[in-house]
Amino acid sequence: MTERIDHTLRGRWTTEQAHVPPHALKWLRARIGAGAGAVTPARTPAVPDSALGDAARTALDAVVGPGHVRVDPGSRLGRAGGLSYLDLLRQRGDGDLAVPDAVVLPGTPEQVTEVLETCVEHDVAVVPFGGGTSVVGGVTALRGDKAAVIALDLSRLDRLVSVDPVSRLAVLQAGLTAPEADRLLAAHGFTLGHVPQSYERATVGGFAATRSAGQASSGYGRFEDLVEGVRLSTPVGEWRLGAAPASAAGPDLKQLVVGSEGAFGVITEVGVRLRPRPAVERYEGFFVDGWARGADVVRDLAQRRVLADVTRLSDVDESEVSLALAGGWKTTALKAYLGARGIGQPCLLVLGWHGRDRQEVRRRRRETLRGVEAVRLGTPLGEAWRHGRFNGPRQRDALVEVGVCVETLETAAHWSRLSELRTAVRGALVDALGDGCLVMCHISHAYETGASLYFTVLAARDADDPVRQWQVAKAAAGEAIAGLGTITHHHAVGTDHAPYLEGEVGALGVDVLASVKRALDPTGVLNPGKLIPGRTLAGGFPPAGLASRDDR
Ligand SMILES: Cc1cc2nc3c(=O)[nH]c(=O)nc-3n(C[C@H](O)[C@H](O)[C@H](O)COP(=O)(O)OP(=O)(O)OC[C@H]3O[C@@H](n4cnc5c(N)ncnc54)[C@H](O)[C@@H]3O)c2cc1C
Repeated sequence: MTERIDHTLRGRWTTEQAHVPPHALKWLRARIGAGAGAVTPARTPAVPDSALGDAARTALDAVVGPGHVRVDPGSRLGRAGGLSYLDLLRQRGDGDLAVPDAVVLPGTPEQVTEVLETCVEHDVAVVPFGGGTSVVGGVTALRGDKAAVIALDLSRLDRLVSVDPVSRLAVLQAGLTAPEADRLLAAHGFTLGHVPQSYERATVGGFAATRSAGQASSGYGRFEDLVEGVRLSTPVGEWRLGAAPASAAGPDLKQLVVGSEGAFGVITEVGVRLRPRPAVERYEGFFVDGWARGADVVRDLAQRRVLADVTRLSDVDESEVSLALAGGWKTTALKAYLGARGIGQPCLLVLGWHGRDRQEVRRRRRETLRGVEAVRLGTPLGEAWRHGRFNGPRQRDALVEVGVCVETLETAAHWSRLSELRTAVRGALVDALGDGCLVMCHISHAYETGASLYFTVLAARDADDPVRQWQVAKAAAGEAIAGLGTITHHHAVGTDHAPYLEGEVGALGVDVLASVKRALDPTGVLNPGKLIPGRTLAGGFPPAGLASRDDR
């Protein structure tokens, strides 16, 4: 049975700017030699018959009600994996696509707990599915050693449960997307301030489950900084955490749930810290001379504690591409101008401040810019960045269609090793993909002790084995990162980073995670193959099959 994937089943990027403009394609063709047009047309992936048994289906139906257990091929394909480049290839027919046996849509937290109990009883694996924007295999429908696997679609958990304006807190249900959450909070004068590039589609539960970081995280904090409490459904019952703003009652167990990627339980509600909606936002563009100088500027801002809410430094390649793709900017004239101002290696620095009024923004801007040596291009460049900041995901699908290998990866390190890390990852990617590829990098999350590095890779797609082409490049980057930085600053572990986790947290760290999983999910129904690397530990965990990424 085959059916074309209908992305509307799980939301889509808005269609605005979804195409790659002809001037950008021409530029890309000249730069990396891809996008010439002749590429293998997408093939519709096969949808196997559902392995969900009648008894399990009837029991799930009884929990969530009629129409909320779906086994039609379109619904199942619509939740078959996330949005990594490899996911996009699989959805086009390259490589094996793991399709869930059913999609189950609970309407309340209580139903989520009942669904988990039912799945334990009927030997069914459960993949929590928020916006499905995982780029690390987090929602790949692996069944482990179970008889079947369902995608647990949380989109019906879409309520603002409560607002406490005095404490600046709200409780949001996990299936709310970021725009929906912001719209509901705006009615009370608040915002989350969480703006990842996947803003349009990703959900509150997904943010908490992956320790997400947004573009304004320098000002508002990473998502784990915004989490005041969580409500978690597990196969052994419900767990609520977060009774007070701070506590010395042992280790912070809430942080065990934040980042647990659906492997410990299903987050049904999140208590979030709120900020008043800013009345004024100001974005400006600057150029600094060279990456090393730019990184020094950002470090100084972080260590003086005067970072703008959005602080983003692009390397020379990314700056060039941003300008080339933005059109309107006369890049040759701009380069000449910057050269005359002593900027031979232009690196774009975008700074954005939010505040309750102009005076506040003006004061913060002054504090940030004190002593910063940069050429100021003003608000048009900053606003151009803001206007186009969600275009990447929309255009990525279009680039894949014209034969481009396009993917991102991210890491973070302490300031003293950041440049070494950037050089190592860049070198590994170029070695793996060939000189023609384009590797761009930016810092978008800065801390007093270090920063994240976010790489975007564009290369001509290997027509024979595009899946292996990227796997080889990703493995090379992973090796370059080992010992210098983290395997992931905000994309999480999923299946793709699981093999690297032990290298980062140690064998003992993996044992601790496995013990927590054993306590909360003794039969291993929750998100097989994610977060915890597959290896058999004393005590029999993980169950056979969890270890195998191909065991579907
Ligand atoms: C184009 C693009 C840009 C991106 N930009 C950013 C960015 O700027 N910053 C960033 O942090 N990330 C980014 N991401 C990655 C992704 O959007 C984040 O990981 C996001 O937090 C995932 O949210 P989601 O609702 O889509 O979760 P999903 O993709 O549905 O799930 C992610 C993981 O969390 C689990 N999960 C989901 N919901 C729950 C729940 N309620 N309870 C328990 N487990 C759950 C899933 O099983 C899975 O393991 C980007 C992704 C794309 C495709």
